[in-house]
Amino acid sequence: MIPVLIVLNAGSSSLKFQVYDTPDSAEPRLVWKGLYEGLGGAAHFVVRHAGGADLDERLWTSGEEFGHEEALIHLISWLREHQEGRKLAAIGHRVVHGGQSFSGPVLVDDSVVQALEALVPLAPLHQPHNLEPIRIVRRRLPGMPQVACFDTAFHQTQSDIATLFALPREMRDRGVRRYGFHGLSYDYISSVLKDYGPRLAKGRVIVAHLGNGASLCALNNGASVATTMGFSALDGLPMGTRCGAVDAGVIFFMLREMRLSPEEAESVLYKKSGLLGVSGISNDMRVLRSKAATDVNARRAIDLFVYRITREIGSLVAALGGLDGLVFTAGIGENDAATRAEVIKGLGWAGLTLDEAANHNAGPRISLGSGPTAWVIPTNEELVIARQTRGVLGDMRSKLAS
Ligand SMILES: Nc1ncnc2c1ncn2[C@@H]1O[C@H](COP(=O)(O)OP(=O)(O)O)[C@@H](O)[C@H]1O
Ligand SMILES: CC(=O)OP(=O)(O)O
Ligand SMILES: [Mg+2]
Repeated sequence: MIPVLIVLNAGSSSLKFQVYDTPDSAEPRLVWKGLYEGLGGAAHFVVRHAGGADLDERLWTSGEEFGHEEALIHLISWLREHQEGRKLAAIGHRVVHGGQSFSGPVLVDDSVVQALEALVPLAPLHQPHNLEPIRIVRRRLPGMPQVACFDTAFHQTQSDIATLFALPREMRDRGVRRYGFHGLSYDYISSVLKDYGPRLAKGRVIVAHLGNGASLCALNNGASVATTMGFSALDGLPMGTRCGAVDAGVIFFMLREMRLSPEEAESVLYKKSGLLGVSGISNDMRVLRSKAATDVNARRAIDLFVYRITREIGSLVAALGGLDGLVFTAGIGENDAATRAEVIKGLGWAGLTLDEAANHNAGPRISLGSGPTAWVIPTNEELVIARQTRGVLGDMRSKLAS
């Protein structure tokens, strides 16, 4: 029997999964990947082979009760039907916030679940959904080893100063500090830089993770030295629906003058801002690009996004003391050539020159000349979760329950 592990990345209405063979100490090997979307409504399940070919699909009607729990039960039984010669040995989870306690991946037990629940207020858009499948598996498959892998952990290498807010000391003691996120993605990019050039792996590199959530990370010799997200996943760049950095005074104005409740203010900042809030149209870059030529608000949302990315890159170049490479990744970074071009055009002062043709073809190298290089590198957060899960558990064969 080949031991397999499932990697889960749970969102509010979706559950993304990947299934990996982990026969020995070699790199985990992707077998299937898929997702459930529309959970709680009309759910949809799709699964593909590692190479991308469709394998199976199913739709549920909105009348059927089909949420995260039903999705997980369905996935386990789907696996049993298709897993010939394989057996489920463990589950690895993406958990956005690891707080002060977790500096690396951890085997889940009662006390870990409790500690992770205490972090829900710091990542209200993500953490409750990340924890739900962990609880379901504990209830439905007791004894199944589960490993929590954190978006915050990769940033542990940052200096004390880089993580400090200029707030009273007792607040730091309560855990009010910059943590940083998207660490699973940055870990992956850091691990593959050597395949793109030795100067990158050892050098000063800024990674732009531009998806629905967006942040930048400054890497020196592959380790995180600074990042744009802070205490929560709200800080830094504008995102699909999140505001990014705003003056804290705005929040008092919302509470006092606009008389919003804390929950209403939170909902504005997390769910109604960013590309969606500025454009009034959509959080999706594809939609905004299709309207940008004719709709002034779509154009402004994109312009602000690009302007903030370019400015924050300048800040991270200062934190690094120079720049050897810039990497674009995640949904927008990997697919939107126009955003990459606009950002690079704003960075001529840093010595970057766009290679238009290469950018059109998604690189991987999209810069010309002998200055810093720019790249498109697809991220793979799930592979990092698979690596970390196996790293925590050791020999996977011993995890196969009889
Ligand atoms: N072909 C594309 N062109 C431009 N933007 C795209 C394209 N595909 C995806 N995107 C953008 O990427 C976003 C999703 O990014 P992704 O990294 O998958 O986010 P998440 O993992 O947070 O759901 C979409 O909301 C959209 O803005
Ligand atoms: C931390 C974070 O913002 O994650 P996502 O991009 O998946 O929303
Ligand atoms: Mg993402």
